[in-house]
Amino acid sequence: MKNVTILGVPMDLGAGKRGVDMGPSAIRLASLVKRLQSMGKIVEDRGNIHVPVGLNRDNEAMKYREEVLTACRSLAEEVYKIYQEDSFPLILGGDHSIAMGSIAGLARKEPEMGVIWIDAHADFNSNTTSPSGNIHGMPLAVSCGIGDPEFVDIGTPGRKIDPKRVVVVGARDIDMGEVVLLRQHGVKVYTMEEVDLYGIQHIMQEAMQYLEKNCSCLHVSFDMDAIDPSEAPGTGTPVRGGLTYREAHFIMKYISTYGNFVTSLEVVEVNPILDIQNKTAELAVELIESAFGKRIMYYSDIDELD
Ligand SMILES: NC(=[NH2+])NCCC[C@H](N)C(=O)O
Ligand SMILES: [Mn+2]
Ligand SMILES: [Mn+2]
Repeated sequence: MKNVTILGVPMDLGAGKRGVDMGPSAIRLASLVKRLQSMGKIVEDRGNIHVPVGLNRDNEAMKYREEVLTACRSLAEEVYKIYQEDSFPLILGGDHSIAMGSIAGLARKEPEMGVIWIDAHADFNSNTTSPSGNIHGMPLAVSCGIGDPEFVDIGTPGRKIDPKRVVVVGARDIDMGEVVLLRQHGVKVYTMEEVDLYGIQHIMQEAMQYLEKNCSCLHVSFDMDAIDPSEAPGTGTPVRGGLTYREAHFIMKYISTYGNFVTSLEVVEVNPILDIQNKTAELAVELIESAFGKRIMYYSDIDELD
């Protein structure tokens, strides 16, 4: 698809550390629009979703519950609109709780869609298993229908994705309660141990084959903390032993070979306060380029557009 619509979600209320609300600005500053245009894409930047100021942290099991709920509801609405216009939604976070909104918007049109969740974490806590009460540890579970019913019902009533249509890649920090839930619901998880054992190419082949067989289309949810903190220092919950720079690019390039099967992308957890000279935001833009099929031996000025 040639048309891309960008939507920023300046929210940090789902995270334990402040500052990831500035992620969309940092990613834009790294010339996102210009770089996608020079790949031959028709890009519209629709600005940011309104996110309420966090005033209510009383709910210890789900911090800033009302604010996050409100923001995700408006995100679901906006993403659905972009999808209706037949454009490719590119969503910029923000903490990962925004995925509940994106997925709710997408699933309204594509109930049989799949999700590839590239992350150091599984974000599969419910409000009762979460050790932190930070909602960014819950969005994948919520999207699979697990947790606070008001969150499960964002956009449309009920669960948005079948957990059997979900693949997690890059995980290395999963809470005990999450392990129980992930197993119960049959989510496919490729941890970093599997990346060590089989290599990223094998894992991506297997993952994408599985998703293509079982899903109508694919949403890519990329948490920047999937990458090793030495390459992506600007994230709030860094975990050592992550994807290398090349592995992260490989994942995105491999996904891009699936063409129109891939219908949306979000990149989350870029925290400029913790970053070093916008390095993580710049990497985010590079990875977005790879996801849209950027090739080393290709320039839109000299080559035909496909
Ligand atoms: N999107 C993220 N960075 N999530 C981190 C979650 C960390 C931990 N599992 C929790 O529930 O709090
Ligand atoms: Mn995450
Ligand atoms: Mn994470």
